[in-house]
Amino acid sequence: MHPFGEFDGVNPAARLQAAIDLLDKIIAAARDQGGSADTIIARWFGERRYAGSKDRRAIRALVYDAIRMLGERPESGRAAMLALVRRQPELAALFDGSPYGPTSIAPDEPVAAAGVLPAWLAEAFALSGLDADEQAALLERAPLDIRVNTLKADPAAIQAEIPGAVPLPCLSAGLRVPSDAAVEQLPAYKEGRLEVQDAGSQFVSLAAGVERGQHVIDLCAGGGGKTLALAAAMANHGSILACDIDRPRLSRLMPRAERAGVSIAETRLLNPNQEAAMLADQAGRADAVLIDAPCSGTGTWRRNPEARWRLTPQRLDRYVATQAALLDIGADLVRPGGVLVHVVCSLLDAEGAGQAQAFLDRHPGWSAQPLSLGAGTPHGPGLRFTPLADSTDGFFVARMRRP
Ligand SMILES: C[S@@+](CC[C@H](N)C(=O)[O-])C[C@H]1O[C@@H](n2cnc3c(N)ncnc32)[C@H](O)[C@@H]1O
Repeated sequence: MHPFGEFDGVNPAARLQAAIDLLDKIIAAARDQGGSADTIIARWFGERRYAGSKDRRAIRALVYDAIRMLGERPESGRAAMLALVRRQPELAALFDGSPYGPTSIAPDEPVAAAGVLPAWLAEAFALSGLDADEQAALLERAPLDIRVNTLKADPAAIQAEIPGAVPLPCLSAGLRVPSDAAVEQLPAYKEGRLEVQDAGSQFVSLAAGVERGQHVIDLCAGGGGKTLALAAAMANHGSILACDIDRPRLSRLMPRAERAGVSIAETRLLNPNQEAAMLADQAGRADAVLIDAPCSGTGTWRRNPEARWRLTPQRLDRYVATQAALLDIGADLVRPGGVLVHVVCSLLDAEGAGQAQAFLDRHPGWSAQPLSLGAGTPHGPGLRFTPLADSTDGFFVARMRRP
């Protein structure tokens, strides 16, 4: 007998215990720099094919409700779930010791403390000008946004294909679609007429201000989400050199480019600490260099709320140092009069406005260009997007011009 199959929709105590077990795994992974909550949940269900769709949805909701309400990494899945019980008291009755269910609650059991942020980040958030409302908005559920690939499709036509899709303000190719739209199953997705891309990512790609015919370097291209947006902005004319140090990620780029009808991108896998040498042929050549830098991801907690349990002061310091090094490497690739675009999906000034300002201080003659995208708030030498103010993931972008 297994705990879920015949209980689909019926055994809430077994679901609760399953959520506790999953939380234990997610907590351990956050501590040991293991996989994301999404990956752990997907793998767990992959091994339990008997779990029905209602079970999956209910267990997932319990896990994420608990993660969202806990700023600090909890001691255990059970302590996390007991915190959720305080907010959803009806769950208490399910701690009944039934087969597959959690044992009953002892009076002195540890209960994780509710909160938004880990305590060590509170000051950095305050110094970055993020009040309690901004912080709370970082943990709301993210909407589902798409970018219509204007190389292949007309936004109005795609809107007509997806019931409930609405245009995103100030993004001519952006649509917000119902969160259950299953866009990846649509022919339009399979045929490369749309990409799943948060509005914030779309805005920062536009902030690069690239034009047809230019030579662009996307230094941290990953799987190419922004490379494809840049190619669309360039109407597939010019050239984009997409680089990364992560082979599996970068290897996803060319198949995506092909699907999207992008023919101007080529990839270059870099070795860590040899980036400048491996890009020596590009020195002073690029009209624009985009650095979508590795960062703490504080702006994407809506999607990975457990990421705040993973971050440590040491990791944050490492991100800041890597970003500074990448900016300096990128600067050497920009032609005189060209631009260097610094992007992070973080709201911490150490990674965003402070990092861009430090670059400007190190590179006399370079200047921040004003950005006017109809969204975002000017912040230091760039623009900041937040879930609260802009209904996007949190981003910082600065566009800096070489003299
Ligand atoms: C924020 S992600 C990029 C996301 C991507 N631009 C997109 O839109 O899908 C940051 C990327 O930087 C890469 N990275 C980290 N260190 C790097 C380095 N030294 N040189 C180049 N890329 C690096 C990571 O592998 C990761 O793919």
